[in-house]
Amino acid sequence: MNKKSIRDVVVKDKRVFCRVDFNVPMQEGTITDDRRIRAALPTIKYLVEQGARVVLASHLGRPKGEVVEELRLDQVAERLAQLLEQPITKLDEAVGIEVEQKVKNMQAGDIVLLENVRFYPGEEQNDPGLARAFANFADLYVNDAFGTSHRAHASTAGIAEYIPAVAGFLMQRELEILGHALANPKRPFTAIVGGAKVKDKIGVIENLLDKVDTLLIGGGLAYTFVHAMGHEIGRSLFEPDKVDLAKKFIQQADEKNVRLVMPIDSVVADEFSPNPRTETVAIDAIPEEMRALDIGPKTAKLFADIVSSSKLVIWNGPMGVFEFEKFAQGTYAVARALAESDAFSIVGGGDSAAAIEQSGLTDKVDHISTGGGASLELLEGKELPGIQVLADKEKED
Ligand SMILES: Nc1ncnc2c1ncn2[C@@H]1O[C@H](COP(=O)(O)OP(=O)(O)O)[C@@H](O)[C@H]1O
Ligand SMILES: O=C(OP(=O)(O)O)[C@H](O)COP(=O)(O)O
Repeated sequence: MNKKSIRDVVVKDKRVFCRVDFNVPMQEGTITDDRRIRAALPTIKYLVEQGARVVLASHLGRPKGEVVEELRLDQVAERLAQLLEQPITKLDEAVGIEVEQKVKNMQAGDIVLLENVRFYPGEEQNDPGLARAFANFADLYVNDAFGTSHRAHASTAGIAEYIPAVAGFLMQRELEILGHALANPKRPFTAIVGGAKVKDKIGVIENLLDKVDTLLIGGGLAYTFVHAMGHEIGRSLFEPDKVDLAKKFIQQADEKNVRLVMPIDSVVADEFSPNPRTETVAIDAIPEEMRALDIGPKTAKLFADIVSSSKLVIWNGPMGVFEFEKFAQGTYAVARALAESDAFSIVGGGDSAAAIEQSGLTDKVDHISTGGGASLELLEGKELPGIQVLADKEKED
């Protein structure tokens, strides 16, 4: 990695603003997978051991610039303190006089966790005022939030305008592993894209078509494509604004000789709940009043066969609503295929990592990345804003 890390600078006695990605999956107020918190521990422990004063900042969910009570970071703070076996101070704000006072009074080795930075509209707008307010707390900016490094926000990019910026250990590790796998990809190279962030993920597909041999589309993302192919999709997840783009990608895949594979069947349900009435139907036979919540068994087999003949697989986004057992089978089938294949396998994303954990196959995957969208954008060949702002290592003569 050509970026400076926390090992390349003096952190002792420094006030460090450390951006982490504690955007963990939650269900009914409980953290269902704490991998992203555990992944940041080496950086936090190192900073504490070196005698820094550590101010942690993260987002949780998408509160869109407003305070959303369920998206406060109290649960996260509790879990972090347990994992660190050290008390931490959780604040109810991320900026302001009280925060400044608390940070000013910190001793070497203390840890403060700020409130969800996305409660402030300036965060996603990358507002210089907010970025400067964050920078005022600290002498050094450490970005360890790989999963959010594709966002140009005040706490991921803007802050680096004002104070020196370096990478944390998680960021460093992600860039090394992903960089190595993607520099000279083994072939056949397959990407699997699913999940629910349709608007975000559809945008990456154009560039993926220049990188991969095969692109499998599942999860909620698939139905905008299925609609673009002229089929009825009932009440399935759908982005009407993206239909033309989906049509364009289907055509481009053909021109570029990329195998673009869509579901051929789906498990549909009469409502979005753990135990609705379900049916398995062909992709061109989704009933009007039903919604597709998982890929069907024929698609699962098709995807599994493609995975087993690949040499490199990068997967982001579950194949169905895996949080409900009834719709987890497609995701499990693809996870099993990945576990059994010889391919170098990378699974990225908060929910995708949780799904792999739930399938019990975590140890069989070569790399579980903390970033879904971030790893896809890295794969596209983009320079990610949260990485671009970090100081470069001096070139050796
Ligand atoms: N067919 C579908 N319809 C609705 N939601 C879906 C569907 N398939 C998957 N999902 C949802 O996608 C979510 C994860 O999407 P996303 O955030 O894009 O993945 P990741 O966090 O791994 O990047 C899960 O909560 C899952 O329930
Ligand atoms: O969960 C995240 O991304 P991911 O779902 O692509 O893994 C990151 O925390 C970024 O969140 P965002 O997509 O709301 O900016």
